[in-house]
Amino acid sequence: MNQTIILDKETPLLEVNNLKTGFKIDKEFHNAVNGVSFSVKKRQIVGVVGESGCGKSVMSLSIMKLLPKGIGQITGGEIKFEGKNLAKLSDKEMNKVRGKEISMIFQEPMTSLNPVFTIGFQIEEAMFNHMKLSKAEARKKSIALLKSVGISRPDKIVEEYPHQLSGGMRQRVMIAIAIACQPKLLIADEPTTALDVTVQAQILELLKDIQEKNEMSIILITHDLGVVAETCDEVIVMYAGNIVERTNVEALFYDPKHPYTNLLLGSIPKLEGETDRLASIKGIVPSLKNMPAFGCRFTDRCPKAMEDCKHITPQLARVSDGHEVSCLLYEESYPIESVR
Ligand SMILES: Nc1ncnc2c1ncn2[C@@H]1O[C@H](COP(=O)(O)OP(=O)(O)OP(=O)(O)O)[C@@H](O)[C@H]1O
Repeated sequence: MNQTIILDKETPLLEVNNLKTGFKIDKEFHNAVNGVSFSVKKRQIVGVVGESGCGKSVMSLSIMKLLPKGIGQITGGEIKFEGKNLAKLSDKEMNKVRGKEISMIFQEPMTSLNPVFTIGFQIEEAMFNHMKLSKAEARKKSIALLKSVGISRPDKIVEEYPHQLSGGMRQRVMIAIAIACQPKLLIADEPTTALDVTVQAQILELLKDIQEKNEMSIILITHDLGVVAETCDEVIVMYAGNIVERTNVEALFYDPKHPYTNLLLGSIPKLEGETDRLASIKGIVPSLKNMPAFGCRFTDRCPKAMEDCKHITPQLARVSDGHEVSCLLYEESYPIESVR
């Protein structure tokens, strides 16, 4: 039965509940996303930060249901988009959502664009998947789209191939493809990392413009806390497959709680002219096979770790309105004040 779900203002566009995604390694499943819950409201930009290997990309590939077949699998939880649980959709049903309702852009557009097809062909292909248009209408629309993402001489560029464009222009093309069908949610996985600083700023500005114009929501995955400060409304901090802190941007920078968040913020280079890209924190994110089965996964690297952290698994809990932390130091039932 076809059900129409009407969203009221408060209903999140996306609601992820206890999502678990695992990879089969030596015949066993290991969770790269380990019970993650968060929501994205309409028109909201939610940043996802954390070091390499924390599960940011696996989480977004799970939402898109683009996990490598036979290797990666959603093993639990819900991904409710406009009330519909994407985790339960068939490939065929998901094809109607992908590109139309939810789109994704990746770090390196050269690997996402097909080198043997023209830019116009690739934008129009995205449109033909979801819209009924004549070739002439699609061409007109792709020229307009290229113009809207700030590409000059769009009528010439539609005839060109990806290798003829600069990195910044290719990323603009990727954005044009992603927004061709006016999706409600865009997932941008490190969209500016491969670009130089000036172009990065232009692309972020463009994303913000489009987000406002199209009333779109964005999940922005980034290593760059400067990008978060400039762009996001809310932030999720991930560590080893878990959300360790979730808050608004102001609180992330002015009132961070989790020791991991504090270290990430402390690792922003202070020299003028440097970017805010994360520098290293002592130690490494455990690999999937070496994930501790109990306790906080950050214990080994945490400057505030206590004996109990090895044994008691912390839960994401509210510390103030809209601010949640997963750390024993902030669990009300845990009898400690002085080390916070
Ligand atoms: N295809 C795969 N097979 C097995 N393990 C994988 C696969 N893809 C990712 N992983 C593992 O899942 C974990 C999370 O990886 P993920 O790529 O989501 O991290 P990330 O936070 O996005 O890092 P980065 O910023 O480097 O992209 C890592 O331990 C990674 O090795």
